[in-house]
Amino acid sequence: MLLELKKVTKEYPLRLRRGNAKSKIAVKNVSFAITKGESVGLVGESGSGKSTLAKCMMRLEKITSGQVLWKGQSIYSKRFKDFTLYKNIQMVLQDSSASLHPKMRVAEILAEPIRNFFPDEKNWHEEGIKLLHLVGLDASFLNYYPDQLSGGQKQRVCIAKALAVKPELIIFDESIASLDSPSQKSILEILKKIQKLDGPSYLFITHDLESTKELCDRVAIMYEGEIVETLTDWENGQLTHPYSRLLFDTMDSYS
Ligand SMILES: Nc1ncnc2c1ncn2[C@@H]1O[C@H](COP(=O)(O)OP(=O)(O)OP(=O)(O)O)[C@@H](O)[C@H]1O
Repeated sequence: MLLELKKVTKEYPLRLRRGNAKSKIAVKNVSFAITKGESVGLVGESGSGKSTLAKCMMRLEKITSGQVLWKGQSIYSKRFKDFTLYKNIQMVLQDSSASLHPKMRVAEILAEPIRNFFPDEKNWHEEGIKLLHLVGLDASFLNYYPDQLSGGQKQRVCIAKALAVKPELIIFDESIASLDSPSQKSILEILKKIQKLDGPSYLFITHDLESTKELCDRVAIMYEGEIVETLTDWENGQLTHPYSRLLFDTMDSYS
Protein backbone atom coordinates (compact mmCIF):
# COMPACT_ATOMS: atom_id res chain seq x y z
CA MET A 1 0.00 0.00 0.00
CA LEU A 2 1.36 3.41 -0.91
CA LEU A 3 -1.22 5.92 0.21
CA GLU A 4 -4.00 5.09 2.62
CA LEU A 5 -6.74 7.34 3.93
CA LYS A 6 -8.58 6.18 7.02
CA LYS A 7 -11.88 7.85 7.88
CA VAL A 8 -10.70 11.25 6.73
CA THR A 9 -12.97 14.20 7.45
CA LYS A 10 -12.26 17.79 6.47
CA GLU A 11 -14.37 20.62 7.82
CA TYR A 12 -13.77 24.17 6.68
CA PRO A 13 -14.59 26.76 9.32
CA LEU A 14 -16.92 29.41 7.91
CA ARG A 15 -17.17 32.84 9.46
CA LEU A 16 -20.68 34.16 9.15
CA ARG A 17 -21.98 37.66 9.88
CA ARG A 18 -22.40 38.76 13.50
CA GLY A 19 -19.57 36.45 14.54
CA ASN A 20 -21.57 33.25 14.17
CA ALA A 21 -19.28 30.33 13.44
CA LYS A 22 -20.29 27.44 11.27
CA SER A 23 -18.45 24.89 9.26
CA LYS A 24 -18.68 23.20 5.91
CA ILE A 25 -17.95 19.48 5.84
CA ALA A 26 -16.18 19.06 2.49
CA VAL A 27 -14.94 15.50 3.04
CA LYS A 28 -16.80 13.03 5.22
CA ASN A 29 -15.28 9.88 6.68
CA VAL A 30 -13.40 8.88 3.54
CA SER A 31 -11.37 5.67 3.50
CA PHE A 32 -9.39 5.00 0.39
CA ALA A 33 -6.10 3.47 -0.73
CA ILE A 34 -3.75 3.44 -3.69
CA THR A 35 -1.24 0.68 -4.29
CA LYS A 36 1.98 0.68 -6.30
CA GLY A 37 1.58 0.96 -10.06
CA GLU A 38 -2.16 1.55 -9.85
CA SER A 39 -4.14 4.15 -11.68
CA VAL A 40 -7.20 5.28 -9.76
CA GLY A 41 -9.88 7.70 -10.91
CA LEU A 42 -11.74 10.01 -8.55
CA VAL A 43 -14.88 11.45 -10.08
CA GLY A 44 -17.83 13.37 -8.74
CA GLU A 45 -19.84 16.48 -9.32
CA SER A 46 -18.51 19.94 -8.70
CA GLY A 47 -18.22 20.63 -4.98
CA SER A 48 -18.25 16.96 -3.98
CA GLY A 49 -14.88 17.31 -2.25
CA LYS A 50 -12.40 15.86 -4.75
CA SER A 51 -9.89 18.72 -4.65
CA THR A 52 -10.17 19.01 -0.89
CA LEU A 53 -9.32 15.34 -0.59
CA ALA A 54 -6.30 15.80 -2.88
CA LYS A 55 -5.16 18.81 -0.83
CA CYS A 56 -5.39 16.70 2.34
CA MET A 57 -3.16 14.09 0.68
CA MET A 58 -0.59 16.81 -0.10
CA ARG A 59 -0.93 18.41 3.35
CA LEU A 60 -2.14 21.60 1.67
CA GLU A 61 -5.18 21.39 3.94
CA LYS A 62 -5.10 19.98 7.44
CA ILE A 63 -7.55 17.15 8.03
CA THR A 64 -10.11 17.55 10.81
CA SER A 65 -10.05 13.87 11.76
CA GLY A 66 -8.84 10.53 10.46
CA GLN A 67 -5.46 9.53 9.09
CA VAL A 68 -3.49 9.93 5.89
CA LEU A 69 -0.73 7.32 5.73
CA TRP A 70 2.17 6.99 3.32
CA LYS A 71 3.49 3.42 3.46
CA GLY A 72 1.96 3.17 6.91
CA GLN A 73 3.39 6.43 8.28
CA SER A 74 1.17 9.44 8.99
CA ILE A 75 2.00 12.30 6.64
CA TYR A 76 0.87 14.61 9.44
CA SER A 77 3.50 13.37 11.88
CA LYS A 78 6.43 15.71 12.61
CA ARG A 79 8.87 13.09 11.35
CA PHE A 80 7.30 13.22 7.90
CA LYS A 81 9.19 16.09 6.30
CA ASP A 82 8.16 18.17 3.28
CA PHE A 83 11.08 16.68 1.36
CA THR A 84 9.76 13.13 1.90
CA LEU A 85 6.25 14.15 0.95
CA TYR A 86 7.23 15.88 -2.29
CA LYS A 87 9.77 13.19 -3.16
CA ASN A 88 6.99 10.62 -3.04
CA ILE A 89 3.90 12.52 -4.16
CA GLN A 90 3.67 15.12 -6.88
CA MET A 91 0.58 16.98 -8.03
CA VAL A 92 -0.30 18.33 -11.48
CA LEU A 93 -2.99 21.00 -11.43
CA GLN A 94 -5.43 22.24 -14.05
CA ASP A 95 -3.90 25.69 -14.21
CA SER A 96 -0.43 25.02 -15.61
CA SER A 97 0.38 28.75 -15.61
CA ALA A 98 0.35 28.74 -11.82
CA SER A 99 2.90 25.89 -11.74
CA LEU A 100 5.37 27.28 -14.29
CA HIS A 101 7.44 30.32 -13.38
CA PRO A 102 6.93 32.81 -16.22
CA LYS A 103 10.54 34.04 -16.09
CA MET A 104 12.13 30.61 -16.23
CA ARG A 105 12.92 28.69 -19.40
CA VAL A 106 11.71 25.09 -19.58
CA ALA A 107 15.33 23.97 -19.04
CA GLU A 108 15.45 25.78 -15.67
CA ILE A 109 11.93 24.64 -14.75
CA LEU A 110 13.01 21.02 -15.17
CA ALA A 111 16.46 21.50 -13.63
CA GLU A 112 15.03 22.87 -10.37
CA PRO A 113 13.41 19.63 -9.10
CA ILE A 114 16.41 17.60 -10.33
CA ARG A 115 18.78 19.86 -8.35
CA ASN A 116 16.55 19.73 -5.26
CA PHE A 117 15.90 16.03 -5.18
CA PHE A 118 19.00 14.60 -6.87
CA PRO A 119 21.88 16.95 -5.94
CA ASP A 120 24.44 14.47 -7.31
CA GLU A 121 22.91 14.56 -10.77
CA LYS A 122 24.93 17.04 -12.79
CA ASN A 123 23.54 16.30 -16.26
CA TRP A 124 20.48 18.53 -15.90
CA HIS A 125 20.44 19.28 -19.57
CA GLU A 126 20.42 15.60 -20.61
CA GLU A 127 17.86 14.78 -17.94
CA GLY A 128 15.68 17.66 -19.18
CA ILE A 129 15.80 16.30 -22.73
CA LYS A 130 14.88 12.79 -21.51
CA LEU A 131 11.93 14.20 -19.56
CA LEU A 132 10.72 16.21 -22.55
CA HIS A 133 10.91 13.10 -24.74
CA LEU A 134 8.84 11.18 -22.22
CA VAL A 135 6.03 13.73 -22.58
CA GLY A 136 6.32 13.92 -26.36
CA LEU A 137 8.30 17.18 -26.73
CA ASP A 138 11.67 17.60 -28.38
CA ALA A 139 14.84 19.19 -27.00
CA SER A 140 14.15 22.57 -28.61
CA PHE A 141 11.48 23.20 -25.96
CA LEU A 142 14.21 23.57 -23.32
CA ASN A 143 14.71 27.13 -24.58
CA TYR A 144 11.09 28.18 -24.38
CA TYR A 145 9.46 30.35 -21.74
CA PRO A 146 6.00 29.20 -20.54
CA ASP A 147 4.19 31.97 -22.41
CA GLN A 148 5.66 30.62 -25.68
CA LEU A 149 3.91 27.28 -25.13
CA SER A 150 0.39 26.15 -25.99
CA GLY A 151 -1.91 24.93 -23.20
CA GLY A 152 -1.18 21.29 -24.09
CA GLN A 153 2.59 21.90 -24.20
CA LYS A 154 2.46 23.66 -20.82
CA GLN A 155 0.63 20.69 -19.32
CA ARG A 156 3.25 18.34 -20.75
CA VAL A 157 5.98 20.43 -19.16
CA CYS A 158 4.09 20.29 -15.83
CA ILE A 159 3.96 16.51 -16.13
CA ALA A 160 7.67 16.40 -17.00
CA LYS A 161 8.39 18.58 -13.95
CA ALA A 162 6.46 16.16 -11.74
CA LEU A 163 8.25 13.18 -13.32
CA ALA A 164 11.64 14.85 -12.71
CA VAL A 165 11.22 14.07 -9.01
CA LYS A 166 10.67 10.35 -9.81
CA PRO A 167 7.71 10.24 -7.42
CA GLU A 168 5.80 7.08 -6.58
CA LEU A 169 2.43 8.80 -6.96
CA ILE A 170 1.20 11.67 -9.12
CA ILE A 171 -2.12 13.33 -8.36
CA PHE A 172 -3.72 14.92 -11.41
CA ASP A 173 -6.39 17.42 -10.40
CA GLU A 174 -8.39 18.21 -13.53
CA SER A 175 -5.00 18.40 -15.23
CA ILE A 176 -6.21 17.96 -18.78
CA ALA A 177 -9.72 19.38 -18.42
CA SER A 178 -8.97 22.66 -20.18
CA LEU A 179 -7.38 21.02 -23.24
CA ASP A 180 -9.09 20.16 -26.50
CA SER A 181 -9.99 16.56 -27.12
CA PRO A 182 -6.97 15.55 -29.30
CA SER A 183 -4.55 17.07 -26.74
CA GLN A 184 -6.35 15.24 -23.93
CA LYS A 185 -6.11 11.97 -25.84
CA SER A 186 -2.40 12.31 -26.57
CA ILE A 187 -1.61 13.19 -22.95
CA LEU A 188 -3.60 10.16 -21.78
CA GLU A 189 -1.59 8.00 -24.17
CA ILE A 190 1.63 9.47 -22.80
CA LEU A 191 0.55 8.82 -19.22
CA LYS A 192 -0.30 5.22 -20.04
CA LYS A 193 3.05 4.75 -21.76
CA ILE A 194 4.96 6.23 -18.81
CA GLN A 195 3.16 3.96 -16.39
CA LYS A 196 4.12 0.90 -18.40
CA LEU A 197 7.79 1.88 -17.99
CA ASP A 198 7.52 1.13 -14.27
CA GLY A 199 6.19 4.65 -13.77
CA PRO A 200 4.35 6.11 -10.76
CA SER A 201 0.85 5.35 -9.55
CA TYR A 202 -1.77 7.88 -10.60
CA LEU A 203 -4.70 9.46 -8.85
CA PHE A 204 -6.70 11.01 -11.64
CA ILE A 205 -9.28 13.55 -10.47
CA THR A 206 -11.75 14.60 -13.11
CA HIS A 207 -15.32 15.22 -14.18
CA ASP A 208 -14.69 13.16 -17.27
CA LEU A 209 -15.54 9.49 -17.03
CA GLU A 210 -14.41 8.67 -20.57
CA SER A 211 -10.82 9.70 -19.90
CA THR A 212 -10.94 7.97 -16.52
CA LYS A 213 -11.95 4.74 -18.22
CA GLU A 214 -9.12 5.22 -20.70
CA LEU A 215 -6.49 5.54 -17.98
CA CYS A 216 -7.69 4.01 -14.74
CA ASP A 217 -7.94 0.49 -13.35
CA ARG A 218 -10.71 1.55 -10.99
CA VAL A 219 -12.75 4.61 -10.17
CA ALA A 220 -14.01 6.02 -6.90
CA ILE A 221 -17.16 8.11 -7.04
CA MET A 222 -17.57 11.03 -4.66
CA TYR A 223 -20.88 12.55 -3.74
CA GLU A 224 -21.42 15.23 -1.11
CA GLY A 225 -18.04 14.63 0.53
CA GLU A 226 -18.23 10.85 0.62
CA ILE A 227 -16.89 8.09 -1.56
CA VAL A 228 -20.17 6.39 -2.29
CA GLU A 229 -18.90 3.72 -4.63
CA THR A 230 -15.77 2.22 -6.17
CA LEU A 231 -15.99 0.50 -9.51
CA THR A 232 -13.26 -2.01 -10.28
CA ASP A 233 -14.78 -3.73 -13.27
CA TRP A 234 -15.60 -1.17 -15.97
CA GLU A 235 -17.48 -3.67 -18.11
CA ASN A 236 -19.47 -5.74 -15.64
CA GLY A 237 -19.40 -3.79 -12.37
CA GLN A 238 -22.72 -3.11 -10.69
CA LEU A 239 -23.47 0.41 -9.53
CA THR A 240 -25.63 0.78 -6.47
CA HIS A 241 -25.66 4.50 -5.66
CA PRO A 242 -28.21 6.63 -7.57
CA TYR A 243 -25.63 9.36 -8.25
CA SER A 244 -23.14 6.89 -9.79
CA ARG A 245 -25.90 5.47 -11.96
CA LEU A 246 -26.78 8.95 -13.14
CA LEU A 247 -23.14 9.74 -13.81
CA PHE A 248 -22.54 6.56 -15.78
CA ASP A 249 -25.76 7.02 -17.76
CA THR A 250 -24.11 10.04 -19.36
CA MET A 251 -21.26 7.87 -20.61
CA ASP A 252 -21.70 6.59 -24.16
CA SER A 253 -19.64 3.47 -23.75
CA TYR A 254 -21.32 2.33 -20.53
CA SER A 255 -24.74 0.79 -20.71
N1 LIG B 1 -11.22 27.07 1.68
C1 LIG B 1 -12.51 26.70 1.75
N2 LIG B 1 -13.31 27.24 2.69
C2 LIG B 1 -14.61 26.87 2.81
N3 LIG B 1 -15.20 25.96 2.02
C3 LIG B 1 -14.45 25.39 1.06
C4 LIG B 1 -13.07 25.74 0.86
N4 LIG B 1 -12.59 25.02 -0.18
C5 LIG B 1 -13.61 24.25 -0.63
N5 LIG B 1 -14.73 24.48 0.12
C6 LIG B 1 -16.03 23.83 -0.04
O1 LIG B 1 -15.85 22.44 0.10
C7 LIG B 1 -16.69 21.73 -0.82
C8 LIG B 1 -15.81 20.81 -1.67
O2 LIG B 1 -15.01 21.63 -2.54
P1 LIG B 1 -13.92 20.98 -3.52
O3 LIG B 1 -13.24 22.08 -4.21
O4 LIG B 1 -13.11 20.01 -2.76
O5 LIG B 1 -14.89 20.18 -4.53
P2 LIG B 1 -14.54 19.53 -5.93
O6 LIG B 1 -15.27 18.23 -5.97
O7 LIG B 1 -13.08 19.48 -6.13
O8 LIG B 1 -15.20 20.56 -6.95
P3 LIG B 1 -14.75 20.93 -8.45
O9 LIG B 1 -14.92 19.67 -9.24
O10 LIG B 1 -15.71 22.00 -8.83
O11 LIG B 1 -13.32 21.39 -8.39
C9 LIG B 1 -17.44 22.78 -1.62
O12 LIG B 1 -18.71 22.95 -1.06
C10 LIG B 1 -16.61 24.03 -1.43
O13 LIG B 1 -17.41 25.19 -1.46
